[in-house]
Amino acid sequence: MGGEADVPFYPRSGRDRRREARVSSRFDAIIIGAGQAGPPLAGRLTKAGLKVALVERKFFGGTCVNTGCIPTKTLVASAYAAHMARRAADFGVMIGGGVGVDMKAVKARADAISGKARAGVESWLRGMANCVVYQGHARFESTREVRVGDDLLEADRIFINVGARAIIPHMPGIDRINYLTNSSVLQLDALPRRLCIIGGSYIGLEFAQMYRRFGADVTVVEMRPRLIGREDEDVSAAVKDMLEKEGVEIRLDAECVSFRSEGDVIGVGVNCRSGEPEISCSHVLLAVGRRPNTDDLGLDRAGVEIDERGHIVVDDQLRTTVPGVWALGECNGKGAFTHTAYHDFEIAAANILDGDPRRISDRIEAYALYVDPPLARIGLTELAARASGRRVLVGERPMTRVGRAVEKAETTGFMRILVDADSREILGATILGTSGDEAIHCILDVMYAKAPYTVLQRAVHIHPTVSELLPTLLGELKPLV
Ligand SMILES: Cc1cc2nc3c(=O)[nH]c(=O)nc-3n(C[C@H](O)[C@H](O)[C@H](O)COP(=O)(O)OP(=O)(O)OC[C@H]3O[C@@H](n4cnc5c(N)ncnc54)[C@H](O)[C@@H]3O)c2cc1C
Ligand SMILES: NC(=O)c1ccc[n+]([C@@H]2O[C@H](COP(=O)([O-])OP(=O)(O)OC[C@H]3O[C@@H](n4cnc5c(N)ncnc54)[C@H](O)[C@@H]3O)[C@@H](O)[C@H]2O)c1
Repeated sequence: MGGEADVPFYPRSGRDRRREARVSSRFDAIIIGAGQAGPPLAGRLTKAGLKVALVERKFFGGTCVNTGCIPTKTLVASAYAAHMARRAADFGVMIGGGVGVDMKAVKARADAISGKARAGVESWLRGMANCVVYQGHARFESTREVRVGDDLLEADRIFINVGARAIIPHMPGIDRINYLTNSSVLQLDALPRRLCIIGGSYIGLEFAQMYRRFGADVTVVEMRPRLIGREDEDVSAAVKDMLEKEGVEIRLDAECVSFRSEGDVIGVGVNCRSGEPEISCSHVLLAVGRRPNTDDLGLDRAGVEIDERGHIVVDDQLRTTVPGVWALGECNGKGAFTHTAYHDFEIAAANILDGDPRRISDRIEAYALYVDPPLARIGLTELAARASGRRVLVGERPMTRVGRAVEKAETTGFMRILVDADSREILGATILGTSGDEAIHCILDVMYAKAPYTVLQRAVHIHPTVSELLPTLLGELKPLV
């Protein structure tokens, strides 16, 4: 068990190494990392006639494909199926006997979907004309040189897309237990008796609900006074309530977590203000944040500056402090999502190949937390809107008053839209509710268009959808007090 760094690199044969030792190659561009930005950038650069070296040390497709979005959302789908099967009688559907979950089959499904995506990225890159794929760990030797094993690659343009990995915090006793991370938890093919998750944010909450639905006892331990601390307080409270109703135990204010191992039982000391001081569990999942993979890249040899959290310092167009070197995706600290990494690819390609000065600051913050129902968020929170000093209008509606949600018997959550009273532009929105991750894009696109909210208010949406209530919501705006 342990972090992503523990996964072995692909082995290379001795003959490969001897052959590679003789070759030191010059390219037009080097891309380090085959995550969400590197491969499509290789596609654009090679199509433009550039000779590209792409270096990947582990799995093609990076975090999203192998240990992030794709396997987790596949598991979330299995957990949803189990949940709906248990609720079948609510819909008049009778299932004989109890609902069982075959964890081996659940894992096999996630492995197959993730494996297909990984193989797709790898075969695309290997078949790409003008692209040479190197498998191994890349390290800068100078501003223009990157070493991969015995190979020394040179180029005037170097793109860093190395992503991030799970933080393993210094907690008392952590070195004496077998903990899981987002990578190793995916290897489980049996249900943990009791899973204790440290960290109550994206990774922690998705796994918490999923494993609860698979049938495990689950406790989430969060050091802050509330879950998902970046969100508005009522959003945190609604998500907590929804998880607790499904039987997830939540322990907040856990300022000093410690571990103790006794046979196959792990005691997690939680030092919370209320509740038992120790939780006894079979498995511990660490979900306390991610750190960029920049500590073993030789960035000092290239003179590329990093910040205090290890993120590579970039300007609005992804240029690092060294001319000819760019940093894309999670390693630059400007976004920790697949869509932001892909957007970085688009920015780099537009600037370098199209003469189009696209920028990170064009991006509107947008993401979803895949608990069920999902939490979709764009732009400002209510707290941030208040703090902005603008005159703000707000429209809100519980999902109990959304026809589609009622018909589906999925009425948890609410929708909220914030509007600037003077410019009439939409400032932000939250949809915690069924299909919220899709419906929120109506609002996001109006924000990108910089159109007044009345454009959306007057649009005629399809009935019966969650989106059809967005114009209604905008017709009921009130001052934010
Ligand atoms: C459990 C989990 C669930 C997630 N779910 C979502 C979601 O639903 N939606 C969403 O938008 N985001 C989600 N994310 C976040 C998303 O996966 C990442 O933000 C995204 O994959 C980052 O892409 P990237 O291209 O920056 O880096 P990565 O995808 O991490 O790719 C970096 C690549 O670089 C390679 N590499 C690193 N160092 C070197 C080196 N020195 N030499 C050679 N190769 C190197 C790595 O092996 C890796 O393949 C999730 C993350 C996790 C952990
Ligand atoms: N749906 C998605 O888009 C999705 C899903 C999963 C992950 N991700 C990405 O992965 C990143 C990392 O997610 P994450 O949930 O690991 O990190 P996070 O930074 O979002 O949250 C970490 C949580 O752990 C808590 N924590 C930190 N140290 C702790 C300690 N010692 N004891 C108890 N609690 C502690 C923090 O207060 C915080 O709530 C996210 O920023 C996100 O971008 C995205």
